[in-house]
Amino acid sequence: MFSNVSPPDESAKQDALARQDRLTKPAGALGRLEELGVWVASCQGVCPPKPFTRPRVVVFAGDHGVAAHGVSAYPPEVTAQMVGNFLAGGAAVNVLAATAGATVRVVDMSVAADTSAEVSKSKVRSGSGSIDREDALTEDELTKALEAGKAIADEEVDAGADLLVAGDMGIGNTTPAAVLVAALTGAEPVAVVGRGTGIDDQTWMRKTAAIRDALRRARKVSADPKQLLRTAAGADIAAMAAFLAQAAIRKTPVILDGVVSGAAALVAEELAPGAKMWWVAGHRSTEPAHKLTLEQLNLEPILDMGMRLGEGSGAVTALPIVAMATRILAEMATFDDAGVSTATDTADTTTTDDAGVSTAE
Ligand SMILES: Cc1cc2ncn([C@H]3O[C@H](COP(=O)(O)O)[C@@H](O)[C@H]3O)c2cc1C
Ligand SMILES: O=C(O)c1cccnc1
Repeated sequence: MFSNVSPPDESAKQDALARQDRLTKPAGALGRLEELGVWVASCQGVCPPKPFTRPRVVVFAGDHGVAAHGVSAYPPEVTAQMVGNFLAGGAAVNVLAATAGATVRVVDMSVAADTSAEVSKSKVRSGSGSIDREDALTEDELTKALEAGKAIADEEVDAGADLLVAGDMGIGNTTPAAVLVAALTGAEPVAVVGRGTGIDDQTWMRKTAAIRDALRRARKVSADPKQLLRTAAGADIAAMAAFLAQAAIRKTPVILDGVVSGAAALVAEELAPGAKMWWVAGHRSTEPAHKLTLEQLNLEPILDMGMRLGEGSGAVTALPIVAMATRILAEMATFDDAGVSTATDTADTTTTDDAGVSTAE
């Protein structure tokens, strides 16, 4: 289903590294901005890199049966209500995206209510199974969800998207995210359970038990990424994993978001090994499972702002930094262009005294 992932372009990377050293700044002085610019150039296969023209967020919405068993601070109907809010432009990710120059699309993969025809074209079912006691999806539903995620990535890239973000919306979805992370990192339920939407201690205990029960089922299939999604994810997270894998196959850079996007990314890296070369981590969410995810993927988050929302919000908040890194590498003057002396020129303007210590003139 997924073809091989090619790595980002090595010669563009080498050109970018060399260009960073010719820009009018002390070598390395822009720190991680330099590294991000090099990454963008290598993803684009060209140096100088081009500023992003169509950064695109796709929010994958879906309900989770486990939400009926007291694992969230909010009721499941919020999922469908928030789909309306995304369409109206009132959600956090809409505002952040508008500020950062990105656009937002929402897709209903498995919301437990009817949504408009515009967003429900790829809908697989009404709410995924309650993973603590049953499979999230049937084989057929899994295939449909994976095909949809892949097709959505293709559609977006074909429509000109030059940077992608996968956002999540689904009450209860930090429970399957935690289960996926535990299944793929070997962590215990208490190490992955988080406060999600802000749950109290009673809810935390129920959530931890639900994660434990789901993990008992998930561990049996953890070596098979598709079966893991079918057993313990849901149509939304399965589609997100396929989207992230296909973005890499289509050589399109991705900014990852928080724990749900991260859990999907962990599975996507199994579906399409090497996909992570096309991703950067936008932020580190406060969810404990997200820290484990970033360690496993060996990704250093750009931001660490105490965010815990999902929707793609953390990724979009990091987008201006990635855009700045790109334009720095593309638009800064070189020492040659600006007639600024380079570090090696200082040898001409220093003298050495008897003790051999350099002094400035
Ligand atoms: C109004 C509202 C907007 C949201 N936007 C994202 N989430 C986030 O919180 C939920 C996951 O947390 P848990 O597993 O604790 O339910 C998901 O819907 C996720 O997208 C929201 C949650 C709420 C309540
Ligand atoms: O890290 C996330 O993406 C997250 C955290 C809490 C609730 N929803 C999403």
